[in-house]
Amino acid sequence: MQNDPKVLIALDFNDAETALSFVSELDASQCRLKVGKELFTSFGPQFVQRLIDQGFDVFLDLKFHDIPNTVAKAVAAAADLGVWMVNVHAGGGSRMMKAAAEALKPYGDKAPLLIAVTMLTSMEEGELAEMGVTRSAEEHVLSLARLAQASGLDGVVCSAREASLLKSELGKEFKLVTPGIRPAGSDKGDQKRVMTPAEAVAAGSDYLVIGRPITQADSPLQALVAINATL
Ligand SMILES: O=c1ccn([C@@H]2O[C@H](COP(=O)(O)O)[C@@H](O)[C@H]2O)c(=O)[nH]1
Repeated sequence: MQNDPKVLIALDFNDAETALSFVSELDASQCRLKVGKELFTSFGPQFVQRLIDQGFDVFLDLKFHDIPNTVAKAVAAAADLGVWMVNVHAGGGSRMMKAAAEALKPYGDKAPLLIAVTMLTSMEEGELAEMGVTRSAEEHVLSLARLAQASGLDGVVCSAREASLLKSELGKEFKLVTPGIRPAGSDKGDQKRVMTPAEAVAAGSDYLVIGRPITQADSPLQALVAINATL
């Protein structure tokens, strides 16, 4: 039993029945759940509500990136839904992020954690140049994370490879949520900046987003239990 489970399972399923049957094997003391674009686009807020009603903390991973007014309304809608965490893209800039943070103030201690995506874990440093970014991945992530912190956000999504730098520069209260987690020997798929669960926690990750290594395992529950045992 954990008070603050670190593993956030990415429920990247294309049908609700499979997702719900997967969730029925889990216990909210072992993990939290992440709902992303695939599941949300097909099954929407009602699906998220079902997970919350079953006692799970839900990270709504829709990576809002739009004009400040639209993003502010979207994060408020996520707060109304009762999610535990919601995110925006740091690339939307400080006015957008500040508007999102401001929109959550009326919710007080019921507000979801608000975090910003820095650089997707599926990207490697060499890909930054095609977007006109000439600094290193670490410098890019740190700069966006600083902007998110200065805009009043609670943390960022980054790769665990940047976690120790971000913890030392931004302090231990600023939450680091790290996808791109791969237990030793597992398939990287499209992820590039990866670490094992234990390495990620040692580097300073607060929460580990893990999808396929658990959802595609022969025994997802065993995979989760094995990962939790290494943390
Ligand atoms: O930088 C990012 C931001 C979000 N994600 C999401 O996390 C999961 C990872 O799933 P795996 O199957 O463990 O690769 C997925 O839902 C992504 O949309 C990310 O990977 N990287």
